[in-house]
Order: sequence, then C-alpha cells, then structure tokens
Amino acid sequence: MDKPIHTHRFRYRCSITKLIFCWFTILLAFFFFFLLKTPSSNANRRVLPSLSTWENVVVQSAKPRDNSTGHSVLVTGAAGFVGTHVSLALKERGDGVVGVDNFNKYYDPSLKRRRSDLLLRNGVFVLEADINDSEKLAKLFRLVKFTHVVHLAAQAGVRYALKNPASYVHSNIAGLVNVFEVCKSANPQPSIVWASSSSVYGLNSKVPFSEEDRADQPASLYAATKKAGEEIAHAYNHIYGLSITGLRFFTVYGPWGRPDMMYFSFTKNMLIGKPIVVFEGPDHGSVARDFTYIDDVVKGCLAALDTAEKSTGSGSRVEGPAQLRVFNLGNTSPVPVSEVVSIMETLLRVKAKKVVVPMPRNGDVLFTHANISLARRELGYMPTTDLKAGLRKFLNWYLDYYSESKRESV
Ligand SMILES: O=C(O)[C@H]1O[C@H](OP(=O)(O)OP(=O)(O)OC[C@H]2O[C@@H](n3ccc(=O)[nH]c3=O)[C@H](O)[C@@H]2O)[C@H](O)[C@@H](O)[C@@H]1O
Repeated sequence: MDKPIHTHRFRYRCSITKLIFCWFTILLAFFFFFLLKTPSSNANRRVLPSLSTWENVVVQSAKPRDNSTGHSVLVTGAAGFVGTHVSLALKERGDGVVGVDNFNKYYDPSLKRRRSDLLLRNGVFVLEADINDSEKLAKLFRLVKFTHVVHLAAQAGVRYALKNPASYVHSNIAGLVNVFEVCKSANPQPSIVWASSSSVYGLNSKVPFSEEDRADQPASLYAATKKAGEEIAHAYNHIYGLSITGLRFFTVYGPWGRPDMMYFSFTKNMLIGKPIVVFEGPDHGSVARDFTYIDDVVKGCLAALDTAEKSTGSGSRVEGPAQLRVFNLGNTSPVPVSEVVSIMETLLRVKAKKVVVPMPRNGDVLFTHANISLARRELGYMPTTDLKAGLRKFLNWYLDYYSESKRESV
C-alpha cells in the first residue's frame, strides 16, 4: 500500500532536517575549531607584549643598522667605564649592541645607572644580570645570534682584593668560566674579546712589558685572577674552538671613569680640600703608570673585534683550531703619580694636600710600561692622547657631571 503523501513529505522533511542538522554540526565544529584557535593565538599575543617588555627590546637593541655588514655584539659590564664607551662606539658605527651588567655596589651604582641611561638614549639596552647567571645569558643567546662578545664585566681594582677576595673569584674566575660556557654552547659560537690587565706582569722587571714576558709573578689576587683568566681562555680555545682575544689594559682613565681609581679620587679630594695619599717606592723613588686614555683603548677594542676570526666550534663541538690572542693596550709612556698630581694641580688651579707614604704591600706594583708593537702590527693600534690632554677631558667631564661642585671649565 502506498504511503500517504504526507508520510513521504515527512520523510523528505526529515532528511532535509538531517542535512541541515549535519551542516549545522559541521559549521558548529568549524566555529568551535576557530574559537579554540583564536584564544590560543590571543594567548600568544598576550605572551608577545610581555616579550616586548625586555626580550623584544633585546632583539631590537641587537640589530645592526645593516644586517649584511654589521655585527651583533653582547657587551658584559656595559654599565662599567670601558663597557659604556665600547658600547657607544659600536652602536655609533652601526653594530647592534646588547649590554649586561649587575650594577653592583663596588662603587657608586648611580654612576652606572647614569651610564646605562646614556646607553639607552643611544639605542643600547643594558639588561640587569650577573655574568654568573647562566640561565639569563643562555636566554640572550636564544633570542639573538651574537656574532661577538666583548666581555668586560669583572671585579676591578688592585687593592680591594685585600678586603673582598671572594668577589674576584666570583667575577673574574667563575663569571669568566660561565661566559665561556655559554659561548661555547651557542650555535653559532661568537668570537670573544675580553679584558685582561697589565697587572698580569706583576713583578716582571723587564721593560717595556711585552706579551712574551713573564706573567707568572702576580703581586695581587686581582692580577692572579686575570692571569688565571688567560689560562682559562687557552683551555676553552683548545677544547671548544672559541676564538678568544685577551686585551691587557694599562690603567685606563677618562670621562665616565671609575671613582675607585687614583685620578678620580684625587680629583674629588683636591676639589674639597681633603688630603691625598701618594705612594712612593723604595728610596723615595716614584711609582709610575702607563696611563691610557679611554678613546685609545676603545679603538683597540674595536680593532680586536674587527680582526677576530670566527670561532670554529658549534654547539659545544670543536671543528678545528681557533684564534687565540693577547695584546697590550697601553700608552707606552709611564708617568709618575707625583706628576699626575702636578698636572691636575695646574688644570684645576688647586694645590693638593699631599701625604707621601711608602707604597704599602697592598698588591700595587712600582711601575707599568707597555710595549705595543704587537697591537700596532696586528690591530693598527696607535694611542694618540697624552696624559695632559686626557686629564683635561676627564676634569671637564667631572666638573660637569658633579655640577654641584662645578667650577669654571679647565
Ligand atoms: O692597568 C691595570 O691593569 C689596572 O689599572 C688600574 O690599577 P692601578 O694602575 O693600580 O690604578 P689606580 O688604582 O688608579 O692607581 C694608579 C696609581 O696611583 C697610586 N695610588 C693609588 C691610590 C692612592 O691612594 N695613592 C696612590 O699613590 C697607585 O699606587 C698606582 O701607582 C685599575 O684599577 C685596574 O682595575 C686595572 O686592571
């Protein structure tokens, strides 16, 4: 028996309804699929702004002006004296620069903050981190493929080692090893330029000091940690193919300098009429330093970076021998401390209240004098600023910076 037409219609309607239902379900599935996808991409977007708080800033800061020619450089100790000047010079010529600094209290941290502000105004971001923080450093290398590391973070100062020996081990040994560890694991491995010190010559009496001279008689723990750093560099170069250049700085001075150094603390005392303690050698002999102006040292650092060959390893694996170098960066003309005081007296038009005492056995050496033949030949390094010109620039900066004690320009 034929089914009534309404039954057919009913069935027909049913199948239409099923079809609509099916389509509806498919549409709903699509809808939910996209709905679920959207929050996750929103979540990503939510992550990105927090990325931009410092990670994106790091990425921006590391970008060279010209990707094909510029370097991406990580500068440790960027809020330090040499670190600030090197970072500015790199940025100015078009390299991308990211700084790291722990802003410790060895000397007035507000000076470090002011240097860091100066860097930021010039497009260099300084991340607050200790070089012993391997996680932070590794994170930086995940964000940026640094071509070079200029490692300047260190516990500086010769005499402070008597007070706080552990800080030298922490920064100059453990910190250095950590920087090398992170660099050797990076892929690609960066080339490294780092700050050693003229103090490694210690009690060496052959003048001028050349890179082949003895450096196994340190007079201070500071010097011993810097020399140890050079040996550690040798091991990392040998095992992992890291390209490493050590620069032996000779008593660097200049604007934005370190308040713990003689020329800086003497300036402060002379301007407020406080006595200064001048060390002298045996038989009233002078104590002398090969004072080197910051701009000359910066040129040496950049030349070291530009002539650095690539590291040969990748992600911890060595694939061939790599470059290992050490250079003196000095001025080649030692000046007695008493003469520094005379120059400052003339420039400041102030008579210093000198207290002359025999040099205590505090880690100091009697003199330093750089032979720079190797740096001249390999780096084209040629210092051009004599002590009087350099001190004049420093004093002008000092008077400007500490404007509360500002006098007329010298
Ligand atoms: O070239 C280097 O290797 C070192 O140079 C400086 O060390 P230093 O030469 O001792 O610099 P200052 O502390 O500024 O002393 C300079 C001279 O002034 C003398 N001095 C220092 C302080 C003082 O109160 N009186 C004084 O006569 C010292 O004996 C020394 O001859 C830096 O402080 C070190 O970090 C660096 O590594």
